[in-house]
Amino acid sequence: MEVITSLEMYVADRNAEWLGVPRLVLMENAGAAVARNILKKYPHASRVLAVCGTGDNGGDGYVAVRHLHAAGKEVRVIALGEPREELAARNYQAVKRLWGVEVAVAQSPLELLALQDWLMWADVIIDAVLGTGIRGALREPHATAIELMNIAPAPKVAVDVPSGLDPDTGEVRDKAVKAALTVTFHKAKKGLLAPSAARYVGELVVEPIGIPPEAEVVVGPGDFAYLNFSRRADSKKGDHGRVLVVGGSLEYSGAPVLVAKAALRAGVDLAVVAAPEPAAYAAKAMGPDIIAVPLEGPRLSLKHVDRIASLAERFDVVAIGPGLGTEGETPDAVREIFRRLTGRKPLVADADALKALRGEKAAGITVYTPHAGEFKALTGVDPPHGLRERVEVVRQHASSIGAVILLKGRYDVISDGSRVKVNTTGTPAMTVGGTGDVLTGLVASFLTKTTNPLEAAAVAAFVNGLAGEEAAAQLGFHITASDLLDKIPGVIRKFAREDVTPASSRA
Ligand SMILES: NC(=O)C1=CN([C@@H]2O[C@H](COP(=O)(O)OP(=O)(O)OC[C@H]3O[C@@H](n4cnc5c(N)ncnc54)[C@H](O)[C@@H]3O)[C@@H](O)[C@H]2O)[C@@H](O)CC1
Ligand SMILES: [K+]
Repeated sequence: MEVITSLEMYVADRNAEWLGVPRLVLMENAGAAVARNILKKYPHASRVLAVCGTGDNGGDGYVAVRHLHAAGKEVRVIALGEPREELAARNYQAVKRLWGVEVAVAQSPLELLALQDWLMWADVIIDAVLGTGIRGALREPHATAIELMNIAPAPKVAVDVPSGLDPDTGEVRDKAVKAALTVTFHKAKKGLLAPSAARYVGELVVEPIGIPPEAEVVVGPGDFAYLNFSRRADSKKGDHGRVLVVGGSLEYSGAPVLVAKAALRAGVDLAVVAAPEPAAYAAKAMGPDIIAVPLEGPRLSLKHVDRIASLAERFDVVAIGPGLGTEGETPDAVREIFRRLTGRKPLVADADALKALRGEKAAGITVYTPHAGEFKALTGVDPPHGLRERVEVVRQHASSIGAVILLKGRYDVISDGSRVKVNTTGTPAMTVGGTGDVLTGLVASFLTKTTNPLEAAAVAAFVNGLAGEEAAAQLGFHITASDLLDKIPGVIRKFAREDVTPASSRA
C-alpha cells in the first residue's frame, strides 16, 4: 500500500490547487467518500451523528453530513466550535441551512456532557474531530469528545485518521477514537499502518479525492512548506544564512556577483564572493551589498585551496563554479576544494565546476545545477528529450553521484536519486546569460532554510522561473538576469510564511 506523510499530503493538496483543482473540490470529494462508505457498510443505519472539529477534518465531516442528509438519513452534528478556515466554514454554513439537520455547538467538556444522549441516539458516529492537523497534546473539548465517542456503543467512522492518533507515527499520546472504519484520502497516512495503530483504525479504506498524480511531482506553492522563512524576534546577523561563492576569473566577474545577489535577495544575511583578484575587485565595484575576498592571480588555482577550505568553515553553504573558467589549474583546484568540502559543508556546484567534477562522488548535502551541456560534461550522457526518459536519467545519475541534480531546461528536472520533482515555471525569455547564476544563488540561499536539498533545489527552480516570468511580463524578451533579482522578493513573499516568532527564552 502506498503511504504518505501529513506534510507530503499538505504539499500535494496545495499543489493540486496550483494545477487547477481547487481545495474545495478535494474537500467535497473527501466528504462524499465518507458518506458513500457509510451507506455501503451500514446500509440499515438511519441515525448518523457527526462530531466535527474546527479544522478541515471537520470540514470533511460537514460535507459527509450533507451527502447523508441527501441520502435520506437522519443526521445530527456536534461542532466543537465554529470553523475558522474558509472551506470548513462554508460547509458548516451549508449544513446549518439543511432542514431537519440539528447542529449543536459544544466548546467545553460540560457542554459535551449535556449532549451525551445524542451520542447514545446514533446508529453510526462520524469522527471528524482531528486529522492530519493534530499538534501536541489533546486539548479540550477534543479530549472529552474522543472519550465520549469511545463510550458510545455505535460504530465510529474516522475521517482520514482516528482523532488523537498521530498520522505520521501512529502513536497515541493520550487517547484516540477507536474506529470500526477509517476512510483516508489519496494515500494511506503513514501512521495508520503502524502495528500499534490497528486497534484504533479498524477497517481501512483509501479513497481517491481527485488529487492529480502530478501534484506530487510538479513543484508548486506547497513545496514552500519544506522551507523555514520565519525569523525569531531576537535574531542577529548571520542567523539566517551565510553563503560563500567561489567563482570568477580574469574573463568573468559578473557571474559570482549574480549568485551572491540572488542569495541575498532570497533571504540570507551574508553572501561573500571569493574570486581571483580581477574578479574580486570588479565585484566590489558592483555595489555596496557585495563583500569580496581576492585570491591572488588571474584564476582559481591549487594554491588557493587551503584558503577556501578554511574560509568555508565560517559559512553555512558554499556555491562553486560560476565564472571560474576551465583554464590552467582551475579544474584541479575545483576538484580539490570539492573533495575537502563534500560531506562537511552543503555545496552547490554549477557551470564550469561541473565540468571538473566528472567521476567525483558527492557526500552529504550537495546540489549540482547543470544545463543539458553541463550534464553531458558531468556524466558523459546527453539528457534525453522526452520528460519520462529525462527524469529517469537524472534520477540514475543523482543516485550514482550521491548528489541532488537539478537539470535545467524547458522543464527543470530535480532528483536526489530516489524522489523526483519537475518544475514548469520559466519562459523562453530566460535564455539570456546569467539566469543560471541567479538560480545557483537561490539554491544556496534555500539550503540555509531546510535540511532537504531536493526541496531547496526544487523551490529555487520554481522561484527562479516565476521571477523570470514576472520580469518578462514587463520587458518581454529584453530581460537581463539582473531583472530577475528584483522579482525574487515578491515571488517568495507570495508563497512563503514569513512570520516573526517570539524571542527564545534563553538569554
Ligand atoms: N490534502 C489535504 O490536506 C486534504 C485535507 N483534508 C482534510 O483536512 C484535514 C487536515 O485539516 P487541518 O490541517 O485543518 O487539520 P485538522 O482539521 O486535522 O486539525 C486542525 C484543527 O484542530 C485543532 N487542533 C490541532 N491539534 C489539536 C490538539 N492537540 N488538541 C485540540 N485541538 C487541536 C487546531 O486548532 C485546528 O482547529 C485532513 O485530515 C483531511 O481530513 C481534506 O479536506 C481534503 C484534502
Ligand atoms: K478524524
